[in-house]
Amino acid sequence: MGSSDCQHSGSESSPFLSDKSAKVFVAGHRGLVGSAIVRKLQSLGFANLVLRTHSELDLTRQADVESFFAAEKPDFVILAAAKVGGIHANNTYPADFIAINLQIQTNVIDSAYKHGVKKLLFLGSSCIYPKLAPQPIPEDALLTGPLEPTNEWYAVAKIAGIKMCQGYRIQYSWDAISGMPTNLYGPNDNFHPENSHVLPALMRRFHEAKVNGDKEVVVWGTGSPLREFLHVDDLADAVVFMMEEYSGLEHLNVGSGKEVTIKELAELVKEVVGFEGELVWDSSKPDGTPRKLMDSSKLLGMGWKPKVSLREGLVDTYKWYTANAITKQ
Ligand SMILES: NC(=O)C1=CN([C@@H]2O[C@H](COP(=O)(O)OP(=O)(O)OC[C@H]3O[C@@H](n4cnc5c(N)ncnc54)[C@H](OP(=O)(O)O)[C@@H]3O)[C@@H](O)[C@H]2O)C=CC1
Ligand SMILES: C[C@H]1O[C@H](OP(=O)(O)OP(=O)(O)OC[C@H]2O[C@@H](n3cnc4c(=O)[nH]c(N)nc43)[C@H](O)[C@@H]2O)[C@@H](O)[C@@H](O)C1=O
Repeated sequence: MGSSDCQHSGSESSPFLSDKSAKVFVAGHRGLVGSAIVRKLQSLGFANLVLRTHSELDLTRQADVESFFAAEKPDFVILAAAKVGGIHANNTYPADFIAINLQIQTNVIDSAYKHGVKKLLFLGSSCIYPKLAPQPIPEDALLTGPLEPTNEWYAVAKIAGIKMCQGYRIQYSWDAISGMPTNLYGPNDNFHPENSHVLPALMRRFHEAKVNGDKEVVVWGTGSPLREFLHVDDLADAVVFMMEEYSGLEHLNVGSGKEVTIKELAELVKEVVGFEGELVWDSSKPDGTPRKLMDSSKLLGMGWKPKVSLREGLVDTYKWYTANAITKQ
């Protein structure tokens, strides 16, 4: 189907919260972010969620994605499916991070437009910004300098996703928006020992050390990088807020506004888990970007605000981890 044959009204914006029977496709619904969005939508009374596991629908397969949209015709799409990982995974599998993410987002965004979806929200990441961006990082720092080398392939794919949403809005007046979350954590995170992000990696390592009676736990890098963490339930809240309130060309930052050093984070996770041994720093591992605190004042100015403190969020996540001791690859 050519873009001119699309089944789209061309209207600028459609209310989201007023029709709880609308069909909402949450792509990636079993992941950290997708599962939190599903919990949030269900709590609001959305009764017609369209969900597919990776094995039911591989979003890298263009023909399958087209057939899915043609058959299901969702009203709204929230794109939380992606190839995701921490600093080691990004650094080790650059081909996967650029190719899979470009394929998923290109297929989903283009098919959603062609099959009459009223509004789509694309999720990027704070790694889209230059390694040495001004802090806190405003949205207009995008494409003003070189990227952090450990995740530039992922970042380039995410920047392409923002630009694709902007291109479809400009050319077709289609309501595609982008949110850029900071580092996230919470239930259903990936706790893989090497491929995960720092917070779940440390939670698992401290937990296993406590259970095994180990005296030391290794933490990567120097401990000096600063990171901003947001509980995934706050992000899910922001996603629903943006679906309802925002229809603009520019992507929006979504952060907690609070940053900690990796050393402070490690001490806090250690305390929440109850590990009593020592930390050992492995400086052969990369630190990544020195600091990435986002300026989320645009979203805050519209009325959204985060609710979960890092300590509360860690306690909640550790409860979930111990009750659901699972590991994702
Ligand atoms: N986690 C974080 O700290 C941050 C995440 N984000 C963004 O949020 C979004 C979601 O991330 P997050 O929830 O953490 O990631 P997860 O890895 O937890 O979840 C990703 C989901 O996407 C699915 N998926 C991956 N590949 C495919 C595919 N080819 N076809 C169908 N489904 C697929 C996965 O299924 P399966 O596991 O079966 O492959 C999984 O359910 C991403 O866009 C990410 O960039 C942004 C900033 C920070
Ligand atoms: C969300 C974001 O996530 C990634 O960027 P990152 O913020 O650098 O992610 P990270 O959580 O993996 O590391 C944060 C810091 O923590 C240190 N660190 C210590 N000990 C462990 C550890 O055990 N595991 C990990 N992963 N890091 C550790 C680590 O050395 C680094 O200094 C991007 O690739 C990109 O995908 C992206 O967008």
